[in-house]
Amino acid sequence: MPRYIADAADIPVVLLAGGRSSRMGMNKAFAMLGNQPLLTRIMARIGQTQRKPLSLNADADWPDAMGLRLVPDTHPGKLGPLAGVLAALQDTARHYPDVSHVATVPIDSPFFPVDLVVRLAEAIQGSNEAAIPVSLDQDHPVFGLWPISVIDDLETWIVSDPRRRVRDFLARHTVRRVEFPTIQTSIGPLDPFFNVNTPDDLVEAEKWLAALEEML
Ligand SMILES: Nc1nc2c(ncn2[C@@H]2O[C@H](COP(=O)(O)OP(=O)(O)OP(=O)(O)O)[C@@H](O)[C@H]2O)c(=O)[nH]1
Ligand SMILES: [Mg+2]
Repeated sequence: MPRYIADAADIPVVLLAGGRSSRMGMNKAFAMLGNQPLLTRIMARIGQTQRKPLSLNADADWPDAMGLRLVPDTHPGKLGPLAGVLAALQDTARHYPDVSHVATVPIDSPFFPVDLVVRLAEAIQGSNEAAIPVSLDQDHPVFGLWPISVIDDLETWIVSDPRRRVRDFLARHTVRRVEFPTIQTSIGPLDPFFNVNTPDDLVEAEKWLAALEEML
C-alpha cells in the first residue's frame, strides 16, 4: 500500500517521555506549570492541530498515561531520545500502515509552536525526507517529522553507534530544517523550544507563561 500524508492534521504524533528526568529529580511529565502537569499541557497544545489519538513513548511501568496509548522503547537501556523516535516509528508502521511519517514532541517544551507539524510537513513537500525545527540557530531534533522508511537504518545505528549522537544520525539522511521565530513578550523574546530540564527551568517557565497569558 502506498504511504502518504494527505493532510498534516492526520499525521500521528508520539509524545516523548522516555528519559530519566534526572536533572528534575521527579518525572517531569507530572511537574506542574500554571496548575497543570506538563504532559497535560503538551497534550492540549498538540491536540489543537492533530486528529489522531496521541501515543506516549515512556517506560512500560509508567504510572498514568492519561488515556494515551503507551509505546515503550523497543531497545532497553535508555539509549537516548532516538530510541523513543524508533519506538514511535515502529508503532506507527504497525498501527497506521498507510501513513508515511510520524511526528515526535517531547513533553518538556510547553511553548512549542502550534503550527509545528504543518510547517514540518510543508517543508518535505510530500517526499520521504525528515524535518526538524530550528530556533536561534539551534536544531531541536527531539521534535521531528520522521519517515517510516528510516526504521531499519535507525535501528541499526542505535545498536551499533557507541556515541549515539543525534546529529550523526541526522547526517545520514536528508533532513529539512525549518526555522521558527522567537515569541515577543513583555519580558523579552521567548524561544518557542524552551525546555524544562531542572527545577530552575520550571520557575523560569512560570515567568514565560505569565508573560504569554498577559498577551491573550
Ligand atoms: N525513549 C527515550 N527517550 C529519551 C531518552 N533519553 C531522553 N529521552 C527523551 O528525550 C527528550 C529530551 O531529553 P531530556 O530533556 O534530556 O530529558 P531526560 O533525559 O528525561 O532528562 P535528564 O535525565 O535530566 O537528561 C525527552 O522527551 C526525554 O523523555 C531515552 O533513553 N529513551
Ligand atoms: Mg530537555
